[in-house]
Amino acid sequence: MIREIETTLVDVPTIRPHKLSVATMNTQTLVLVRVRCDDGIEGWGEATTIGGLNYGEESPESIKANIDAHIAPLIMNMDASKVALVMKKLRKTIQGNRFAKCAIETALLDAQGQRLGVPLSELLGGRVRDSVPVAWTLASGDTAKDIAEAEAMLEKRRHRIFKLKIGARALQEDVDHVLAIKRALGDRASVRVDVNQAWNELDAVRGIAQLEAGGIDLVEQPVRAENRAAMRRLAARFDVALMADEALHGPLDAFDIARNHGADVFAVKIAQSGGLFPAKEVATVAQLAGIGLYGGTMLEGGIGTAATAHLCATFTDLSWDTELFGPLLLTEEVLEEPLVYADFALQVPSKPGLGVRVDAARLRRMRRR
Ligand SMILES: O=C(O)C[C@H]1C=CC(=O)O1
Ligand SMILES: [Mn+2]
Repeated sequence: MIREIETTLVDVPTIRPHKLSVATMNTQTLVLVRVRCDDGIEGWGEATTIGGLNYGEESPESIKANIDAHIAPLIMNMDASKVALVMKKLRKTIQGNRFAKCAIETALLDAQGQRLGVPLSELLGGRVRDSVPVAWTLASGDTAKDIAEAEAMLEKRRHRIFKLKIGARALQEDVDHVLAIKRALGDRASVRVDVNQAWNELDAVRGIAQLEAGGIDLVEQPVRAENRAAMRRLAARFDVALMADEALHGPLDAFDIARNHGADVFAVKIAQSGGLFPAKEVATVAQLAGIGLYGGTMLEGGIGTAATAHLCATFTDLSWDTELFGPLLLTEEVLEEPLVYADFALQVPSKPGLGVRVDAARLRRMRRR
């Protein structure tokens, strides 16, 4: 039985300012959920988002408030081993709140995996790989600094895929910045951009034409999420891969975008999808439609990152890799043993459940009071 659900906010400084078109992050607020069951097992989940309300419509504080006041009482004392039944009740009764639902589902599956002695990836269909390639986001805002950061990552064999956050500055300034980085790195790295919805369609046409000619491999969410018609026209117009991110809020969006040829690649995000199983459905729709898969992040810490890694480990085709670097952007670790990054990839934990252990003492010290 579910006996206790505890939600914790943890403010963690980032290793450097992280500049997106929608916000500059100097701290990340982790939203962590612990579910205690009466068989003594506890599971963890994460509902971390980006930039308060700058990125999405759920804030860390609203996620915590809604779990504490509405979600926890609804599912308290339900059979913790019947994860699908608990989630059915939650999804039927509570509208929206995809991040909160994801954290609860993750925690229940973490507990269930421990109960059954299997890693989470096995509960999600079974893993076909033990590690996932990981991109790094260059987002200092300074071209020379970004190049130096990329060189250091290549040298350390930590990343050879770089995503550049653009859209905050004038179009040509952004394009020149990206192309300078691509010229410096050449064929040693895959360079991609994320515009985070900042361009109108005409900007996008002008920007993408230059990025494509300059050897950029992928353009993520160049226009507003709602502007699906523009995404469709851009996908048809250009050869460079176009990825949907903010436009994807779960399986129904995935189905609609796939049906209308509105993207070449999907950024699969577990919280944005409303949980691990809905995210798996997003991926299934993509695969059925011939759309490529990419494991996305909301810059979560070790718990959410491990959860996504388990899911991505089940995709037969993960042709666009992942960006599961969240913990590496943070100055403090919440896990007892940090996740292992080596040879340009993240190792998917292999112990039961999420396969990670939270450092409870450190969390007590770090949590927001
Ligand atoms: O993809 C996003 O829009 C959000 C996020 C992922 C990596 C990063 O730097 O920001
Ligand atoms: Mn994105």
